Amino acid sequence: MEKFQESMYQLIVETSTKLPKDVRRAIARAKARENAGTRAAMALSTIAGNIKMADENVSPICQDTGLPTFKIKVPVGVNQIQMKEAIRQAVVQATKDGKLRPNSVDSLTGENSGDNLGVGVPVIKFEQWEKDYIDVRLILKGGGCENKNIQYSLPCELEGLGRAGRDLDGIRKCILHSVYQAQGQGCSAGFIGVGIGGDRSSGYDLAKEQLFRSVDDVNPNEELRQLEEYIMENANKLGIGTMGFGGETTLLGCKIGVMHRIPASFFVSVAYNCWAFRRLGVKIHPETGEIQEWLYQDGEDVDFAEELEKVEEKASTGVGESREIVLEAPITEEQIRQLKVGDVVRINGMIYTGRDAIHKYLMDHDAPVDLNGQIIYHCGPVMLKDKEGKWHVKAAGPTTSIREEPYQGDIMKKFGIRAVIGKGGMGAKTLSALKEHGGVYLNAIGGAAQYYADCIKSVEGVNLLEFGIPEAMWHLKVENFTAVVTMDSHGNSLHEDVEKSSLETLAQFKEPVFK
Ligand SMILES: O=C(O)C[C@H](O)C(=O)O
Ligand code: SF4
Repeated sequence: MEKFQESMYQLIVETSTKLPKDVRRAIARAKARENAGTRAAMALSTIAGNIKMADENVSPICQDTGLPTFKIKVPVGVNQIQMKEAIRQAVVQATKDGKLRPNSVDSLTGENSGDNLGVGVPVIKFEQWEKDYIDVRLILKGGGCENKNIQYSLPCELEGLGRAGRDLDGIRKCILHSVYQAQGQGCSAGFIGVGIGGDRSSGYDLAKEQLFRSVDDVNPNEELRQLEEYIMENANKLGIGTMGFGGETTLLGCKIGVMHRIPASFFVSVAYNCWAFRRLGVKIHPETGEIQEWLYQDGEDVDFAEELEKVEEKASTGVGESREIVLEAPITEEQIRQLKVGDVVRINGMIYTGRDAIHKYLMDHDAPVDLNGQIIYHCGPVMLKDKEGKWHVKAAGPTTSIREEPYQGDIMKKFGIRAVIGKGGMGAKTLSALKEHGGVYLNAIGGAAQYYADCIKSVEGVNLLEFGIPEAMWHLKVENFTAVVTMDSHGNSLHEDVEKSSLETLAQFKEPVFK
């Protein structure tokens, strides 16, 4: 097994930087369905270009490389203790090389271990089997989509859909609701794995297991095949679209599994995965540890080279008739008041990252820099320091903004911040603060971490690095950083509108379908 560690390193790098073929095809199909010039088409172009950039740079598709989870099947007699140690070493190396973001945080102290190791992390699960080779699968599922997982306990009442009973039709309602409740926040369009039955933990395990199925496979259980087909067709009518911008594709894949339950419990568990669906697998030789075969390699590949060209031209990423406005901080209130939902902004100059730890900190501390008129970017990047001590950005897409909802409005007012960039939108409290204070919310394309890293021309400084790399305040100088105004200073929110209209559509699926 002397090659096993190297094989695991390759598996990690490939999973983080190269989307599997079945996922690429699903994204290409979604792109083909959108009308040119819409916000959804623009977002999908950026996503496609980003996928190609990650291939070329051998860098993370998305900066959030998740909680690395390995599922391994071994012939009897293979030493699992040695394999575990080799995987841990491969994870440490991939982190050092900027292929994984240091993502392992002490839940009590908040301290980032810096190397992706921690109590129970990475997750490694073994199973024995009768075959003569080792099968290793890896999924890198980020936090934004993980937060959108949901578990239903039947019977229940669902917003828009009414009562969901303990039958196939109740299950149907739960799954439709799970897509609705995610809105754009898990970087839609997404893939869902559904587990029917079990208890709370085995139900979620079953749901996550479904994410290892190929996007194109057909469920051998006829009832579940019909349900998967129904969900794919109808969830895509919800109009949530890519990034929650509205549009034709909300769901890229739906895989459903079933297990027995106990009489009193009836769970439907849904694991939501973003478009940056990073899961791969390899067959490993049980003696040498060498890779014998890569999995998920069937069918046609989609290269997205043309998309990269378009994205690099930048000019063509505009949205139909929408206005394009160049912003450079410091920004005045008057400039902000001119911006309207739908405008495309291109940012030049300085932006400052700030996410969960920074927002909490700023509530009762002074800011480390003058934030008056400045732009805050909800982002936890992947950064590497060179030998001269200079920092380089390896991946830097937006993080889910709604987590900052309790703080955002107060912080903007306290420091005079004029714009925040993030993804997935924010709520009523922030919307009213934007109106009162004169601020905007700019939606960047979630997961497009290579695309945005390319817009960052230099790292000018960093504060509060003790919070860990993803949570520090990075001072970034950007050029042509593109985002869409989705909440303005006049009380308009695209997110509110899409949520409302998708709820109305959801209610149209109230009547029983599977009797
Ligand atoms: O932690 C991050 O960088 C992003 C996260 O995956 C998110 O979707 O919010
Ligand atoms: S930022 Fe979006 S694409 Fe990246 S892990 Fe989070 S949900 Fe997925």
